Amino acid sequence: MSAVSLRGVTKRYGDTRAVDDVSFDLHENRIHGLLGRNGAGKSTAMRMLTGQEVPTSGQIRVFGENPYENADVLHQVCFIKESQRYPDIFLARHALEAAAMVFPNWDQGFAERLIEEFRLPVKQRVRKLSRGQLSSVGVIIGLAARAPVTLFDEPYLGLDAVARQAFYDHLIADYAEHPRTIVLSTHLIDEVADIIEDVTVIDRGRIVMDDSSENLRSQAVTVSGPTKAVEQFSDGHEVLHREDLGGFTRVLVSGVPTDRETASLQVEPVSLQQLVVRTTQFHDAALAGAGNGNGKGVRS
Ligand SMILES: Nc1ncnc2c1ncn2[C@@H]1O[C@H](COP(=O)(O)OP(=O)(O)OP(=O)(O)O)[C@@H](O)[C@H]1O
Repeated sequence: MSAVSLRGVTKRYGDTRAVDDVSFDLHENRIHGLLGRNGAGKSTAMRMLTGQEVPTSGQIRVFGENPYENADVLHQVCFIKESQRYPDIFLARHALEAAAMVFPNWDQGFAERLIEEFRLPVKQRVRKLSRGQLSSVGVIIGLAARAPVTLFDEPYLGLDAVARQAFYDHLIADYAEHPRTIVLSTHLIDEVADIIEDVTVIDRGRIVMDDSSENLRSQAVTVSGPTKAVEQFSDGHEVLHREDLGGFTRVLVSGVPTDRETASLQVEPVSLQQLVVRTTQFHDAALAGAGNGNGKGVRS
C-alpha cells in the first residue's frame, strides 16, 4: 500500500527543472531514505508532497488525495525541515505547543521525555537557541507528532553525535510501537543505512535508484584482486566504479557474479553509502557522455 505516490511529477523554476518527470511511491509504514546530492531535488519533492508547493505537472497523492490546500491530509503529514522559521516572540515551548494543536496523534508524555533527553531549554526564545538546539525542536516535534506521514529533511544540522544517536534510537523504538511512514532525507547515509528500509535516490531532478535497501545491497558487489584477473572478470559486467593500486584493482559492479566468475578474486558486499555515491557518479558520467543535462532515459 502506498501512503504517498508521485506520478510523472515535474517542478520547474524558470529554466531549472528541480524535479523532472519523477514517479515513485512511499509505502505505508516503512522508513524511507530520500537521498541525493546537493540541489538534486529532494526538498522540492518533499515540499510538493506536503502541499507546500504545486507541481508544474504530474500527479501527487497522499492517502489517495491531492495534498495541496487539503487540511484533512495535511494534519496527517508532518514535515520537519532545517530551514523552519518561527515567529520572533516564540519560546521553544511555543513551537511544541503549536505542534501539539496541529497533530491529532501528539503524545505529550513522549515530547516531555524527549525534551529532557535532548536538554532543550524550553523557556528560551527560539531565535536564541543554538543551531543544534533548534534542530532538536524539529526532531522532538517530528517524533512526538506521530503523524502517519513524517518527513525529516536534514533534521539534525548541528546536533551532536550523542543527540543524533538518541534521535535514531527513539525513531526506531517508537516506529516499532507506532508504525508509520517516515522519510529521512540526509547526506549522512552511513548513519541511517541500517534504519532505512526503502531507498529513493534523486540526481538532477530524476530518480536513479528506487528499491528496498535489501534489494539494492544484493544487486551490487565489490570485486578485487590482481588487475588482469579483475579486468577479465569485468568484461560483461556493468562497472560502477574502479580503483587501481599498483597491480591491484577493485571494481564495484552491478549484478551478482557467479562463484565461478570470481573464483580467484575477493568478493565483498557493498555499503549503501558506497552504492549511492558510485551509482550517482556513474549516472553523472553517463549524462556527461550523452551531453544531456536532464538525464532523459537514464535510470538503473
Ligand atoms: N524556490 C526556488 N526557486 C528557484 N530554484 C529553486 C527553488 N527551490 C529549489 N530550486 C532549485 O531546484 C534544484 C533542487 O533544489 P532542492 O532544494 O530541491 O535540492 P535538494 O536535493 O534538497 O538539495 P540539498 O541536499 O542541497 O538540500 C536546485 O537547483 C535549486 O537551486
